[in-house]
Amino acid sequence: MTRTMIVTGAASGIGKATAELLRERGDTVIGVDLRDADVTADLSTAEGRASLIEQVREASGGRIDGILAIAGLAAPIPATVAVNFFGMVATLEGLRPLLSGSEAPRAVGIASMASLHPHDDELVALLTAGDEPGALARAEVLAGDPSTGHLIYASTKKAFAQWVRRAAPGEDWAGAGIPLNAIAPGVIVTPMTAPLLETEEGREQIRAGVPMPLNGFAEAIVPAHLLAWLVSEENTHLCGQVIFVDGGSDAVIRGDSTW
Ligand SMILES: NC(=O)c1ccc[n+]([C@@H]2O[C@H](COP(=O)([O-])OP(=O)(O)OC[C@H]3O[C@@H](n4cnc5c(N)ncnc54)[C@H](O)[C@@H]3O)[C@@H](O)[C@H]2O)c1
Repeated sequence: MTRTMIVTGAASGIGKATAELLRERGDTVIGVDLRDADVTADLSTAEGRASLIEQVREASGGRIDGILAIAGLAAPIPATVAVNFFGMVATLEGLRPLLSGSEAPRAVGIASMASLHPHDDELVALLTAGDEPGALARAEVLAGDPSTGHLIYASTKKAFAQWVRRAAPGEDWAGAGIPLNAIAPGVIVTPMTAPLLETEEGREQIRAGVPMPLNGFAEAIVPAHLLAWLVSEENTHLCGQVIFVDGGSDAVIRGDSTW
């Protein structure tokens, strides 16, 4: 039976590569994005998130097999905070009931290698507490100081990784037979990272932190293959993981520690 997959961020980068891969494999894909998608919705607002759920319910007939929450951005504030954490969680939680008719329901979201970078504990706590106004206010403060602005993206990704680890074993996910996971990519070649990869100096800087030889960054199809497997019927047992796709840099940063 054809599986129906919901892919947010489907108009560009990792989401686009994943939607194309799933379609090639025979799945029906409902792509979601701000534009150029089957469903257009703005995940930075409560109204946009509610509209996403309603539109997907209509387009799918109320039954889906997989959720791939990929939409995200690195700037500006407040959209980064609103989409990377609240938009992603709302997509997963809001669409979860539509998985109940599936024989092999699956869900995955995107964190980042940046979850290991310096972050702001207060912002992470506000995010994981679900306090959107508080998190947006904290992000404004961090953005107003040139020495702390870079902590915001890392904080949204750390908070999302924590949310996945906490939610996955619970009744709504593992308890309902739905493996929930996240992937944490290193630098992937997409419009988001284009400015970083523009110069040889930038590319060299990225390669310097990555153990895999000549592999400081990967094409979007690489995380797409992992995402596609995580929502496949083959994945009957991998649940609650945040999997780094980063050429080995996570192993360098974390060593043998766990978190
Ligand atoms: N590219 C990387 O190196 C990298 C590394 C780690 C994690 N990520 C994560 O991967 C995901 C995809 O990033 P990408 O590199 O493919 O970027 P991208 O910019 O190519 O694609 C992101 C997509 O998300 C959509 N989006 C942004 N705001 C939205 C909103 N308010 N509502 C609905 N859709 C919205 C954009 O329109 C775009 O199509 C993001 O969550 C990003 O944080 C990327």
